[in-house]
Amino acid sequence: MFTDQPADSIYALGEVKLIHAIGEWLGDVSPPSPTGMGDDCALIDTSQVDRQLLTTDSVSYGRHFDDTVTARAAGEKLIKRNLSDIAAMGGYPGPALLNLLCAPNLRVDWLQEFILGIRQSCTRYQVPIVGGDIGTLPEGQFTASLSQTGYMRSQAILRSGAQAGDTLYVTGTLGGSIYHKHYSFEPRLAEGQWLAQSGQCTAMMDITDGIAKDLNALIPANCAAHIKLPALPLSPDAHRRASATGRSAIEHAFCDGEDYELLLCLRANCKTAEFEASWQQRFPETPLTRIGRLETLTGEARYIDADSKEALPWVKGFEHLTEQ
Ligand SMILES: Nc1ncnc2c1ncn2[C@@H]1O[C@H](COP(=O)(O)OP(=O)(O)OP(=O)(O)O)[C@@H](O)[C@H]1O
Ligand SMILES: Cc1ncc(C[n+]2csc(CCOP(=O)(O)O)c2C)c(N)n1
Ligand SMILES: [Mg+2]
Repeated sequence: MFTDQPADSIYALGEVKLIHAIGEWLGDVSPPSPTGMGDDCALIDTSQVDRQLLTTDSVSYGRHFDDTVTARAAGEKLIKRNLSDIAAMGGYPGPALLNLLCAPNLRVDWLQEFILGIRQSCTRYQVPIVGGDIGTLPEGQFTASLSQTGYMRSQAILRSGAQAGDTLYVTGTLGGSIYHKHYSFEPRLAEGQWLAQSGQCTAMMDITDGIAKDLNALIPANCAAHIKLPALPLSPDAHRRASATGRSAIEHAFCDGEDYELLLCLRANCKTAEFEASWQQRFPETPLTRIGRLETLTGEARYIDADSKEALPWVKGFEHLTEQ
């Protein structure tokens, strides 16, 4: 990824040529100026959009990917983790801005592959890259950050809409993302959009830090989440990880993070059997699993084992700026 040979590095290219090369590598996901790269700002026609979504997320070398992940997969991950946030509102993707912070000894061919990964995901999910910025970091470092727009065609689903009695659901399977899902996941865009227009979904978010941490954001102040542990959809990699660490697969499902699945609540009076059947018809490849229910808070614990009624021990997912 980094090189001692100046001729192979982005330093040899210089900023002007590098920006030109990025435009070439992006190909048809880079619209012409002034809608795209080339002017002081990108000029976007928003006349068809009445509720805009804005989000931003980054990938840093050593933090969000390492040498076991290809440059292409790291580029795809940058787009997909932003789209996972768009999905979590029930939205549709719009244009994005790409900020690159690169060490001067970054290899040009590595960066080209990274941008080709971005192009691949942008083509797939219809995201135009309309501009960005390039900055430098000390040798051996790389961070790319995306500012992503989106828009709603229905009411946006917030984190704050849940109430006592709502049922808790999760898409896909959880745990063990470090083996490959942290970059190979698919953002649940179609699923989020479908949930948003269903009229049954009261709150939603995507799982990046693990439900141990993220679920907190969906539980209203007067509620606790009663979780049916045997119902948790554990991924095969959660079991694999458990064999490697000696901890339980359930703990990995709670704490690993980077599942990029949707965590959501359905209103208390939702006919869940019918709802689950229409989900299965629409998304036969994506499991939707009922994992519990929100109940009025009685004690202090906010995460409760629905069978034993004991407080759950796993309350901390992946957190930045703390010791892991
Ligand atoms: N540096 C910051 N400045 C302003 N707002 C921030 C900053 N960092 C986070 N936020 C805001 O705080 C809220 C919660 O952020 P959080 O990072 O938990 O959400 P997320 O983007 O879904 O998670 P993740 O980054 O793990 O994907 C979001 O609304 C986010 O925009
Ligand atoms: C090399 C490497 N080390 C660790 C991890 C795991 N990891 C990194 S960030 C994160 C939480 C979400 O991040 P954010 O809060 O920035 O959205 C997790 C679970 C990884 N994928 N690669
Ligand atoms: Mg999110």
